[in-house]
Amino acid sequence: MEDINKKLIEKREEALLGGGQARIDSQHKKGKLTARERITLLLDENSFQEMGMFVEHRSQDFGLDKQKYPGDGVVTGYGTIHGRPIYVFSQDFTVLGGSLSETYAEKICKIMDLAMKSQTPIIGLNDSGGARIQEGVVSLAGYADIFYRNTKASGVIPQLSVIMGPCAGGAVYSPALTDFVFMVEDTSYMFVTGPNVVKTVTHEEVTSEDLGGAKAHAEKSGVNHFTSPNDVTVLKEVRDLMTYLPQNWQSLAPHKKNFKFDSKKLETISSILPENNNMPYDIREVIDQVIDDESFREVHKDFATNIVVGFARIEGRTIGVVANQPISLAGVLDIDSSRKGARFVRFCDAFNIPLLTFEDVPGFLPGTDQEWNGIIAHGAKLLYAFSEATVPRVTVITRKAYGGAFDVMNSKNIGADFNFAWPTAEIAVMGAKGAAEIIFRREIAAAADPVAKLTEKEAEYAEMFANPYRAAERGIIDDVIKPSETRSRVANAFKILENKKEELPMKKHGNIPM
Ligand SMILES: CCC(=O)SCCNC(=O)CCNC(=O)[C@H](O)C(C)(C)COP(=O)(O)OP(=O)(O)OC[C@H]1O[C@@H](n2cnc3c(N)ncnc32)[C@H](O)[C@@H]1OP(=O)(O)O
Repeated sequence: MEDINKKLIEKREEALLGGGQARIDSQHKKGKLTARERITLLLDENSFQEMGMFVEHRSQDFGLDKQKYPGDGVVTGYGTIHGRPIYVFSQDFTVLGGSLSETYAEKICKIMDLAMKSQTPIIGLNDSGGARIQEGVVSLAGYADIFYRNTKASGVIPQLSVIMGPCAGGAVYSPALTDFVFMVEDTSYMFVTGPNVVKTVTHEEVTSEDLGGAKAHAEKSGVNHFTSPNDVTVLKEVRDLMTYLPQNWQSLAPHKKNFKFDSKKLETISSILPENNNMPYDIREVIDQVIDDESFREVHKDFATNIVVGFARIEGRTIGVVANQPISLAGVLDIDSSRKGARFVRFCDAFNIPLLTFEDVPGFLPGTDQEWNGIIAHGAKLLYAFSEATVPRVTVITRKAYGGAFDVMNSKNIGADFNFAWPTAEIAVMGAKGAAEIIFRREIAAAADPVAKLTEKEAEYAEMFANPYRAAERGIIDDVIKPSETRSRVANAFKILENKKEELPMKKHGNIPM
């Protein structure tokens, strides 16, 4: 028995070394942790249960028969985060550059299948040179097996991807199919084709970092939802985000009973809006004054900054916040902000997270760039996402709610449950000046002093519509509330909506504008 146990211990020790000490040292030199070190930080202490530690690849080609490593470049298993079960895979760059073989894909698929059967979230830690080149098409088929499962799992269990090294070629599509992508500054990158191919095809010279680093994907493409400075921080942030999410589509996010709210905030909330309604303010200040203290976790912080989305808590319960941001492009809706908002709304609705919308929107961004790149279809995405959402939905209009953008931003007529407006709200087809220029065009042109006439007509229109009462008279909003009443009204609304049940019409699936 002793010998048998000794053999097991030796085999385990060999597996724990991955691609060997030299490659582990090289990984550390790059500022990166190993696959197993990452799992240790991600999960609760001693909770990891590994599966497939002795799996080896079956390939004989290009000398691979002489390069076998137990585990074959990916560590898979399950454990807990804050006591809640989670499946995890962690790609091991020390083994053949973390490249994906047939058996490696089988290991990932095995835990994806278990995660689905047990309705438990899955987190992938990515650090890989992509398809194992020596294995050819079986590796590509392995990727397809994973993508297929990612798609099937979408909306059933939360799927998170953490990019902690290279992620290139077709490999990018697994993270892209998951709900949230985290990236580490300087050490991670994602691209469909690398700088060399880019140079050959388009003659552009670009570094890996500029092409597909954390910053590029956080600011330009929107592929990256969260950026962290290093491996340790990113894993802490993943653990934190998990506290806002449910285990699956049929459960609720954990209730944090010991929440805090500093009631002094109720006194300062009214002073956030500037006196001049054309001046900007930071909507995040409003959000912070309504939600539980320090509970806001902004998603996509550096992408499409004219809309703010993120998770928060009200009285300890997770909510999703969607808010126009007046300090960026005056909070206008454009292609990227519509895409960003729509994707977030879809996530929240899929996972039973109530939605709170703060609205201050002057309309859609005009211009050929927007029209030719499809603002119509992209704006429709946000409209569709809100319209189809059956979770509790509350809107607070703080200031402007103009035109089609008013409809899109979780209006009552597209199914919001409670819509409140601050007394500063202006709910109208457009701003007073633009409106006066159109409807009083002839009168203004015929006036002795057209400028004075425009000012007069602008004031007339503003008096009639630059307030929330017209909408309140028609029931298009449910109440006009003081800013200091916002938290209690919103909290009460979510409480009364706790058992909300709304069924969508029977269908195979809708056809969301893509
Ligand atoms: C689904 C379709 C796809 O995935 S298509 C994409 C296929 N993959 C690629 O084209 C990337 C190929 N790899 C690379 O360009 C580099 O290895 C990258 C990822 C940039 C990392 O560079 P660097 O940090 O310098 O490491 P390295 O090149 O020394 O690699 C470490 C060891 O790993 C190996 N490796 C790497 N990638 C693969 C791969 N795809 N298939 C098989 N082996 C791979 C390298 O050969 C190297 O091995 P060794 O340490 O020299 O024995």
